[in-house]
Amino acid sequence: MLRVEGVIAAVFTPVKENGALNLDVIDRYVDHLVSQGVLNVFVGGSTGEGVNFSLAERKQLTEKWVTAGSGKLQNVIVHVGGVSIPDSQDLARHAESVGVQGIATLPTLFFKPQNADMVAEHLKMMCDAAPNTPLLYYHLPGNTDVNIRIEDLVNAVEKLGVPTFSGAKFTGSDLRDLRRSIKLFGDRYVFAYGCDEQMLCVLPLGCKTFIGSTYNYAGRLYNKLIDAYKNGDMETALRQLDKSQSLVGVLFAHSFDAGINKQVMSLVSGIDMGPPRYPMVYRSDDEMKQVRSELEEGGFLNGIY
Ligand SMILES: CC(=O)N[C@@H]([C@@H](O)[C@H](O)[C@H](O)CO)[C@@H](O)CC(=O)C(=O)O
Repeated sequence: MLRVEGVIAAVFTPVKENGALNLDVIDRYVDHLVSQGVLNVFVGGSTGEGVNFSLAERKQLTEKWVTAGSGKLQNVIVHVGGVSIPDSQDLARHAESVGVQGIATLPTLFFKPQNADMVAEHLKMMCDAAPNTPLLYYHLPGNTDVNIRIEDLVNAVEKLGVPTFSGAKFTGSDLRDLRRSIKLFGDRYVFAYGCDEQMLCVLPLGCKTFIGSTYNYAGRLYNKLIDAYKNGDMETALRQLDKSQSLVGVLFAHSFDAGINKQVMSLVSGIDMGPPRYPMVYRSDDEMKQVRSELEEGGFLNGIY
């Protein structure tokens, strides 16, 4: 059973200028997260460009996050999804063998499941490969075009029997589905919301767990938002949400993708994440100068969170 609340950083994958993994910076990366009160990571998801890396690289990455996070992080959750189930099972087995706290999978990305029963079947195969590791389904319909209602998925999973199933990372817009899932199954499973700039909209729905990219460099902003909400201080919570929306507004103004996000992480954290991989574009120095001045203007380089 995965018991995790608060923010989980969907971490970037640092590479060198030549594109090879840059595992050495991950120790500093962990300290950077911990200094913001971010104690959980989601490795190799969309922000981490997981599917852009080879199986060997994904395994090295998992091993590094587990060792670097030991004694510092609470949960290392690794995304193992992709196109082929045997490859994902291989990653899942490996992740379990090195002691991750959880794994997650997108639906199969080329031949896509048509209904909740098919997704449940996929999850069962992942459970067979890693029978002792909590498993999350990664719901990202905007990218995958697989739009299965999570309520239906949980029912299908319970009918089939997938003992490691632990919930879903919910990056969808159907908030009725999110609320119903929390209401019906929230005592047994985790439903982690994935739109950082909408965090305050789902706190009243009972959502307690959040996986996202901007927690990498603005963890304090969101931790303050959650605390304010818990203390009934809606004015502060809303102010924090406005800051989050201004922050992502800078990214949106520069054709948001995992590529520019990675470059913003390098700017804000001072840890070089290197370029994104094909097909994302490495933004020019001129564009990044502009991004830097917009972030400065918002106070996002000065820690005004
Ligand atoms: C589509 C996308 O990138 N979504 C992000 C958000 O954190 C997103 O970057 C943020 O809300 C800004 O829109 C996360 O849900 C992605 C994520 O958790 C992951 O990398 O797996």
